[in-house]
Amino acid sequence: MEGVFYKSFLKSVVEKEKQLAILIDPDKFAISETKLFLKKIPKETTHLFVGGSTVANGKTEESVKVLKAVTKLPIFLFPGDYSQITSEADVLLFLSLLSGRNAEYLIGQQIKSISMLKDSSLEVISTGYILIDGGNNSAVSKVTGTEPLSQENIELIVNTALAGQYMGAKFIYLEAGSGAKFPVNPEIISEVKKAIHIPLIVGGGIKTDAQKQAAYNSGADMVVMGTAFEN
Ligand SMILES: CC(C)=CCC/C(C)=C/CC/C(C)=C/CC/C(C)=C/COP(=O)(O)OP(=O)(O)O
Ligand SMILES: O=P(O)(O)OC[C@@H](O)CO
Ligand SMILES: [Mg+2]
Repeated sequence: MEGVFYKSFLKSVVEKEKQLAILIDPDKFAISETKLFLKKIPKETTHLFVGGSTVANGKTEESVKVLKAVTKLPIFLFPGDYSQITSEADVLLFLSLLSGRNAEYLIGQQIKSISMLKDSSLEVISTGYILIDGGNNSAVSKVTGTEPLSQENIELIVNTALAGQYMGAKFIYLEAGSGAKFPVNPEIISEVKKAIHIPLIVGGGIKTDAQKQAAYNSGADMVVMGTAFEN
């Protein structure tokens, strides 16, 4: 069963309306400056993502509550672990780290999250999460103890994305890591986009308008920007 947020995303893909998510890391987010922050982000922003590779307990819920009170933008949880789940958000990106071989991030965290999801109205969207080398040691790599896929190995990246799709993922997320030196290469985006039939999210190291446009032009349906809008 597809929920309203996923349906609306699919509609935007059909209508070729590119989506822009701004990532809020609750640990770095100044709650007292929420309104200022929302003024500062691009007016074409379509979604807010909230999450971090590690977040202090309760900070996610606190941030989401404040955001909900002042914006109508849909709020998607993008959690580094199950403790970041809160029913105050709209959607949970149910990530599985397909690039790695750490069972904890393939299925362990997901099982631990179930008790928190039973009574929640969150729309849960299965997301194949693929970490790609962005030129520096990313927080995701450190936290999960996994290596990113090399940007040279396009076939492996495409096959990983397709395996995710066959396993039932509703999104593929190509991630170069927060604060990556270089984002996912346009050629990789375009090869993955050609292979899959589910929406494609791309993030990590995208700081300029040109990089964002390059990602869209090569087939990203959504771009995620975080560091560029952090203080
Ligand atoms: C579905 C559930 C319950 C959990 C998912 C658990 C998985 C598989 C997580 C994937 C691996 C992971 C640690 C993702 C974190 C994604 C994220 C929000 C990255 C942003 O990292 P920052 O914390 O901003 O990094 P910096 O500190 O470098 O800025
Ligand atoms: O912080 P940046 O580099 O924009 O990365 C965003 C996001 O894809 C990280 O998980
Ligand atoms: Mg960050």
